[in-house]
Amino acid sequence: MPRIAYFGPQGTFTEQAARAFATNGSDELVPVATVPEALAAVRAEKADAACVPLESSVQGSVPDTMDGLAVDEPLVAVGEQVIPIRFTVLTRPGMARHEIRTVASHPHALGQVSRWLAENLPSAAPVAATSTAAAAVDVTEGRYDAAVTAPVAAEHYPLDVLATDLADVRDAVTRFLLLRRPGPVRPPTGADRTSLIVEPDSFRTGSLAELLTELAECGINLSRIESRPKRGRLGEYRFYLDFDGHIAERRVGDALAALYRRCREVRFLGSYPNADASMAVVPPNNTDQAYADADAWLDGVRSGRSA
Ligand SMILES: O=C(O)C(=O)Cc1ccccc1
Repeated sequence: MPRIAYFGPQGTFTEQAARAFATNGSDELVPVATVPEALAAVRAEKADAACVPLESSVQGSVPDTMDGLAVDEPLVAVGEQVIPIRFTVLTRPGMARHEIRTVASHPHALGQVSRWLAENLPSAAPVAATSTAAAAVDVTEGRYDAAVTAPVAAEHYPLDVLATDLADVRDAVTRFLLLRRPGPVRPPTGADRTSLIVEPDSFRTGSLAELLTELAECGINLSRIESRPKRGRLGEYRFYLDFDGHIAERRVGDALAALYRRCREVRFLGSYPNADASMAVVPPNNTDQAYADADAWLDGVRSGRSA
């Protein structure tokens, strides 16, 4: 039975994403306490896959996921889910609004309802918890008075519902990845995304521009670029790239090979169907056919059949 470790405990938004990934009725969803534990479970072959949050449209990247993907044994994404995010506030049973002194949640959740908290629970101190559902556990066990959670947490924990459907930013979404140990890459769907981490071989003038130019010349549309410090020294960064396309395509293969020649390290994070099923737009001179025609012409010139 395939096991999917997810950033839990029960009732997180990540569980919702893991359920969306678990199309196979026999998948077993296993909650773990932190993102690093979810990744470690897959690396240690205690789980077949890990479901973790990657980025929020409001709060940006999830640092634990970004850093956990860059080090240790490589993992590759085989799918993504983009989930709309609305929050519920749960309190200890019977607690009146004016008695609430502490409100716990994942920092991304607290950041996404800060206006609501300031207006509705002005005397409650926000407290960071490992996840939204970990905050619900904290409230259930009496450590804090209220928790900002996913709607589904109300079904798992014996708490009162103070408010539902909250979001300072309407239409907020979070993107989740399903990660596995590397294996043969699944064939392209035409609506694929490829993710990479690259470390330029030097940080001289123009080195990032050169990498981006390689992508542009291969007709590749970048959908995200982000840098994270390497932690050891200021001034040294890894770049996280997402772009439209699949490693099986010639233009993508050529771009990856060009980055490999220019970088200290290229870590392939997967080619997988994008969540909105939007088909890649491939410039006419970067189709597989265009490359095949050029190869045939070059062979002809080299062999003296044509000039
Ligand atoms: O804590 C959770 O429920 C998570 O899955 C992480 C998260 C937190 C806030 C918004 C989206 C995801």
